[in-house]
Amino acid sequence: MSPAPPPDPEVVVSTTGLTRRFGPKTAVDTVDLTITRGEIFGFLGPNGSGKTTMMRMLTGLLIPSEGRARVLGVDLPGKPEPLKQKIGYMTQSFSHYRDLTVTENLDFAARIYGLPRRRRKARIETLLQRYDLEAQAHQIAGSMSGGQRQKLALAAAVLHEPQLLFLDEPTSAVDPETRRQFWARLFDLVDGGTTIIVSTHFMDEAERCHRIAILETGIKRIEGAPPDLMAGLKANVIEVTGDQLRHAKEVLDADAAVLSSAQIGARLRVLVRKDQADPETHVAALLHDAGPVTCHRTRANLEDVFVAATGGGAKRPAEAAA
Ligand SMILES: Nc1ncnc2c1ncn2[C@@H]1O[C@H](COP(=O)(O)OP(=O)(O)OP(=O)(O)O)[C@@H](O)[C@H]1O
Repeated sequence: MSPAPPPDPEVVVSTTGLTRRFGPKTAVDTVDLTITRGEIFGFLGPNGSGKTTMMRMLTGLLIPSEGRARVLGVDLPGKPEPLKQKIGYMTQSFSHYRDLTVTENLDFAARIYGLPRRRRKARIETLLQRYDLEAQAHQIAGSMSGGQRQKLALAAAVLHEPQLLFLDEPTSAVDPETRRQFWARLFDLVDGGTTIIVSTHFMDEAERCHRIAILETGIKRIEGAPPDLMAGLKANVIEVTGDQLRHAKEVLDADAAVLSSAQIGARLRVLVRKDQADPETHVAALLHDAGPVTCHRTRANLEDVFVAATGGGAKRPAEAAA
């Protein structure tokens, strides 16, 4: 028998049939994944789709019900202790002490990671500077803005310079500008060699990831680089404007060639089967009695991929996804 091939050092995370049940509920369902060094990998999915459960299994905090994972060379289920020094985890909840100052919080986290005194001091100074927290160094964490607390949480998660960073819905509580700045910091970390796994339900956040997996009810519906997923959508996207969009939606949803329709502001975004010749004319013909309408074809976005891959408004989930 030939020996097993050596593990690929570029593979940071691999999972096979990873599953977690809570009683009768399957939170993560037979997920296979490979994540390589230097990637920002996103789990995109609605509430309850299994993103947090997936992350908790990959950090070694939660034991899988079935299947296995290998994270930075550590086999799970198994002894996850060696992972502690190699990973950082920024959870959804505010994970530091509100009545300690910023510096005290960082010092506390650094002690938990066992950083020696000198390195502790140096890292805290570096991170206060890097994350623009110098002015807040002696401020009580509970009195800071959401954006500042988010920076503190990120600083605490990277104190020990982890190779792999988990971020669970990191920007849910901040404004778009703060989110943009946060992502610039993530790309700095990636440039420094960190691999990042992030969960989100924001499309714009998912689009910044190198690759994503869309989860629904714990099942991985689709996986790939956002531009490839958009280019590979097996549907044409038609935007419809008009006065009677609710009626138009009812008519369109009843048609076999229409995979889904969703009202976005004053427009309907309609996914039409790719094998339907001339989809604009087809949609316009369906809407002949829905008042004056305009129909034009537009490029697919990640939300279209999401809708096609999940039950998010689609009549036949996954049929149109790449
Ligand atoms: N400890 C638990 N006990 C029982 N059920 C759980 C537990 N943790 C998660 N679940 C269930 O598993 C499913 C997946 O939850 P999970 O938190 O992983 O989803 P999520 O995608 O992270 O959702 P959210 O965006 O709301 O955080 C949900 O139905 C949830 O209720």
